[in-house]
Amino acid sequence: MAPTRITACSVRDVRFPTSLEKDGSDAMNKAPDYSCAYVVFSTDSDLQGHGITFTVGKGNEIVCHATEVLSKMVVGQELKVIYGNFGLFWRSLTSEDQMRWLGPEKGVMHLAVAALTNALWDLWAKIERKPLWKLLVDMEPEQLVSAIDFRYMHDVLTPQEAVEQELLEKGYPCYTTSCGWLGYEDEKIKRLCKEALAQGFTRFKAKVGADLKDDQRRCRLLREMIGPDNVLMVDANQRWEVQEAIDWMKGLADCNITWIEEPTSPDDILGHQQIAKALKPLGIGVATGEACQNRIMFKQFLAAGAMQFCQIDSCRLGGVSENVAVILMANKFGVPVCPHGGGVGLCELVQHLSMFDFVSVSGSMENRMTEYLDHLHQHFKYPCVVKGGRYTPPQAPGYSIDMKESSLADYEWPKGRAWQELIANGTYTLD
Ligand SMILES: C[C@H](O)[C@@H](O)CC(=O)C(=O)O
Ligand SMILES: [Mg+2]
Repeated sequence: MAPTRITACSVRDVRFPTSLEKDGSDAMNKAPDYSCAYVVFSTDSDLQGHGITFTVGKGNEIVCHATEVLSKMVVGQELKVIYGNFGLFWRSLTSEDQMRWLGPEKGVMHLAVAALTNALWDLWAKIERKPLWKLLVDMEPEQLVSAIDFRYMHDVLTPQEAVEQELLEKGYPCYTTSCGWLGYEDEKIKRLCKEALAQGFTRFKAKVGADLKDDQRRCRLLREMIGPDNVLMVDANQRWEVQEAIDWMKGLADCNITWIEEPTSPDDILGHQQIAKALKPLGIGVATGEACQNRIMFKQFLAAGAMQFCQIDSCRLGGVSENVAVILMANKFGVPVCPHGGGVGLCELVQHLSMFDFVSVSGSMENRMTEYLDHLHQHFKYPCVVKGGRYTPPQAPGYSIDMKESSLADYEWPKGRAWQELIANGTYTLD
């Protein structure tokens, strides 16, 4: 029987102790524990919708609570109401009278919107028995457009323009961040570079921003390992002031850097614009977006020439609908979309968005690549598959987000088996 209604929602606090190996470490997040609010919507059939939003460590508790509160607006709803005009339904979640004040459309509430609407998109794709990217690609243009809230975007993009897109199908290029976490020793960087090259990666990203001399040594090491022709990007995770970013990057320019990611505050549009202008003669672009709050902020970054690479995030924005909106807008501005994948489950999700972008929107892979990290994929039922430095189009119905029951049992905070062991041996405390 096809589902007709959402009957219940569960939200679980799932965390992984990634800080123990310094996986995910950068100049601002020195010891992150990759975590997510894990949502399961039950229906009046066997089908369920699974969704996540990504956070780091203790804050996950707050995100889970926000998600639970907001989920009450979804439970009991008929699917024909939700999917009949998904854009409108999305707007009802972001604009709820008593909670809108907490955002609007940013921060914890928006992370909660992402978890819930990612689960609804996953359910939709499962109902249609398609992987999410194929669901999006196969949609009638009018239906796709009705799934997006165009509010505050009409000055740069109207629904009519969004339908003029090209259709193609192919695997998608990616880059790896896994060789260049800030907390890794040189020997580990060398070993990981060799392994990544052997696997066919040609694009690499390193973390920078803590110490210039150290960055110069590490970037030169990376450049030496990957050779002169492969692509190297760096990521400062919001560490610098504007002028500091410009000066620092001049000090790394000999390493032939394609982009500097998040050089300064993710809210500083004019600062990014200034950095982009100063670094253009060095051939270095500015990439940002993983902490960009919503489509309205993206609009301004794009219009101001403040981002040369647009890094959408499947969980920071309000789920698939808002990501599709930003993909369409970036296309209008001729800025390549290179999604952020640094976090648990984000690679599984963003691959779908990149494939939709290629098939239905940009029709181009030039200057485009999706982030790939070699962490935590073993916890997913349908992990992303990367071969020869490219994502292979997923085939399982849904948004690739279902986690294995065993992983949920092990890593749900704090009762999961893995956490109980770490708490018992004193590695972690409950506070
Ligand atoms: C804390 C995360 O690992 C962050 O460093 C990820 C990131 O910035 C990226 O992948 O890009
Ligand atoms: Mg980053």
